[in-house]
Amino acid sequence: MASKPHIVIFPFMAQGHTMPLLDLSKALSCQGLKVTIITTPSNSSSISSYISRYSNIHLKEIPFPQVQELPKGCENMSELHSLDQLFLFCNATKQLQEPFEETLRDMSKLQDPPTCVISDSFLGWTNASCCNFGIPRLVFHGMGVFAMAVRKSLSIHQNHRWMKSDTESVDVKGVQLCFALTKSDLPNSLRQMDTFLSQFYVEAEKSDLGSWGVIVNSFSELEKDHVASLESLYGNDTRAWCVGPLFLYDQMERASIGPNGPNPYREWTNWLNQHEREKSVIYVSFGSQAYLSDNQLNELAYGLELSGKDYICVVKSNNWDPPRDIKKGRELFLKDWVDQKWVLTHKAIGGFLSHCGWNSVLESLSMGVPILAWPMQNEQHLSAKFLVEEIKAGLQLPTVTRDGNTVRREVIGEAVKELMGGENGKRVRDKAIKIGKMAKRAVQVGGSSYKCLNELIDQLSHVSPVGNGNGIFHSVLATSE
Ligand SMILES: O=c1ccn([C@@H]2O[C@H](COP(=O)(O)OP(=O)(O)O[C@H]3O[C@H](CO)[C@@H](O)[C@H](O)[C@H]3O)[C@@H](O)[C@H]2O)c(=O)[nH]1
Repeated sequence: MASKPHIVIFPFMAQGHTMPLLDLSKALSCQGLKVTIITTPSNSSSISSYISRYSNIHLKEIPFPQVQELPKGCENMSELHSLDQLFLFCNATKQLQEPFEETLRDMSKLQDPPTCVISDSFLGWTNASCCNFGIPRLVFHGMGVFAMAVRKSLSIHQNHRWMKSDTESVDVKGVQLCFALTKSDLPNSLRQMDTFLSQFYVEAEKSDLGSWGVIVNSFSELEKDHVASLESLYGNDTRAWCVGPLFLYDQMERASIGPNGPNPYREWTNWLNQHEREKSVIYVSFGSQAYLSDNQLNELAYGLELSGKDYICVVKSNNWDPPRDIKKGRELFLKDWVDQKWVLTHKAIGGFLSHCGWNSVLESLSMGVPILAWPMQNEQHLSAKFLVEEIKAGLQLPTVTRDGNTVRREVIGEAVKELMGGENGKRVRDKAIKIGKMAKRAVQVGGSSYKCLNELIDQLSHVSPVGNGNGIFHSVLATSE
């Protein structure tokens, strides 16, 4: 008889990777499933407060290895001194394999042993652990289907490898493109294959291919043409489960808690509340990892001023302050963590100047807010192209290059004006509003992502973990017919 699955979730320790998996945990728990999240001690308190209302979500801590070259006590990417330490950090996470397997062994003795593991693509070694234990692993990538399909195709076929020019079009086998992609649109990890970090990604990609399925934080209406491409690149009938936008499950919960829940209102809410005109403010933020030089921040501040629009700008640089001659009254600069999802729901917000991290793209579109794309690193150039050229829900900030040249204030000013008040801005806003409606429908009962999540649960309900006496168990995957 089918039983309720017990899902183990193992997020990578970085904001943009962890949050969607916590939202997925909540969504699974709302369907009556038991979820165990594995994390390290210093990440556990913020996770535990995020899931505190859910009695069937449990936390298991495993110790993070001490690595001398990393900042003392560092267990999260946000604690790195610079992205140059990223490889050391990623590499350190491989040492979590032993405690992870010990935890699986302990859990195998439970009455309800784990049915499957959902782990981040950066934790590629979890696939080998899952194979040893006979549990299916589902891999989670923080990015969208299109970016994932391009990455996957190029890492399999290597078509870009011998291209000399950055401006030449790349042939991306197995992925339908309605615009030209050049080598300069590709993530550095694909462009420079000989770094330690690229090698780390290559290893993770290999394990990725052996996964039983892929969890995708997107919804089929948004990326439908690319879902089949991604699945065929994985091969072996691997399914891409589009269950997003995952944050909307949490947003619905927050809305249902209402005024008696934790109060999200802060300084910025009061500031936004003073703006009675709808869609009159642009929100500016570059996620949790991007770094802008002081010179670029100055250009940004002057550019926003030149635009003549009101703006709320989140700056992750403790040493930078806005230039003194910026006129007061139209701006709000913030250095603290801002609850971005709430900012984007405010009726005064009419645009988002964003680095196009996938979470930001999804959050903005789901709220019907068009994006001015300023991609910086990772797969962000791919997502920006998809956003601007394919789904046409954003505009590209001109003169942005992969090497991070300084974008001048006049360029920023003009582009912000166009997004907020120009003809092109209106066109992409209308599209964003349409997509926002589709996104919300997707996660509601009967919507595409909701159905997909339930099909996944149904399939997992037919996994039968069987202990073999050594604390090791074998799962039998059967189809649900
Ligand atoms: O002040 C802030 C800043 C960020 N956020 C949230 O933090 C997340 C940021 O995620 P994202 O927009 O994806 O940016 P990054 O943090 O840069 O994300 C990394 O992870 C993403 C998912 O894998 C990739 O798409 C990006 O390229 C990679 O840089 C979002 O949920 C934001 O709402 C806040 O709430 N407040």
